[in-house]
Amino acid sequence: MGIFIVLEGIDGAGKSTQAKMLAEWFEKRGYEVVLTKEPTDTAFGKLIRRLVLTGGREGIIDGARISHEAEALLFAADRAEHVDKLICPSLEAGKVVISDRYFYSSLAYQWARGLDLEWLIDLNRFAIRPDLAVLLDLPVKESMRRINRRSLKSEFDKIAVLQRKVRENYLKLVEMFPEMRIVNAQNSIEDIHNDIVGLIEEEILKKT
Ligand SMILES: Nc1ncnc2c1ncn2[C@@H]1O[C@H](COP(=O)(O)OP(=O)(O)O)[C@@H](O)[C@H]1O
Ligand SMILES: Cc1cn([C@H]2C[C@H](O)[C@@H](COP(=O)(O)OP(=O)(O)O)O2)c(=O)[nH]c1=O
Repeated sequence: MGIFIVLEGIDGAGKSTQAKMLAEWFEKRGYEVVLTKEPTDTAFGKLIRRLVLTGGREGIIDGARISHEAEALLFAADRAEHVDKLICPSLEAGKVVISDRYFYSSLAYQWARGLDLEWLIDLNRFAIRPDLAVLLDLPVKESMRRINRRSLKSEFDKIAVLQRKVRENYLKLVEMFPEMRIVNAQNSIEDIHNDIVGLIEEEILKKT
């Protein structure tokens, strides 16, 4: 079996930056790496982008055009295909899979939308647990500064409220899922990378 690592955090926390660096770190050490993300680039991911994320990241804030339940089901369907077609086969082939977002995103975001957490956990029961899920934790103010959204002040405030709720939810999830670990995402890109590598060495490589 391979190694399955997930990166989580609010928008702009540095997930994609760190996912790329981590993939290179493993590749340099001779591992075969699959770098992936959710929502995926498959037909389901495209549907999500069309129905849920219309208008970019802001689109999801201002009331999706579909119900929050339908939104949760679409993310779960995209994930089911992701697990079945890419994640499991890659792990079975002994590869390292690094995913930028996974079911913890559904718990943090769709819970923030008012859906029931237990229902969301049940809905995502098929999603195999990763060896490690790193939460890149960052104050919302800093993440918004990094993304530098060019939105109206009223929209900006609405986004910040949701992001704050999502951040709080992620921190609650860390108490519930033992595979989750927090990394302070306020540090430099290099320091964060070293923290993640430290966790991987401690939690995964030493045990295999
Ligand atoms: N540790 C960091 N310090 C300062 N800026 C960062 C850091 N990590 C990433 N960034 C920048 O912040 C922005 C968002 O990073 P990104 O990796 O795309 O976040 P995410 O994938 O979580 O949305 C990018 O412009 C990136 O270059
Ligand atoms: C995977 C996932 C993402 N999301 C949200 C988080 C982000 O705000 C948004 C899009 O993800 P994001 O990582 O921003 O993708 P991209 O940069 O390719 O558009 O979807 C959920 O609400 N639930 C989920 O299950």
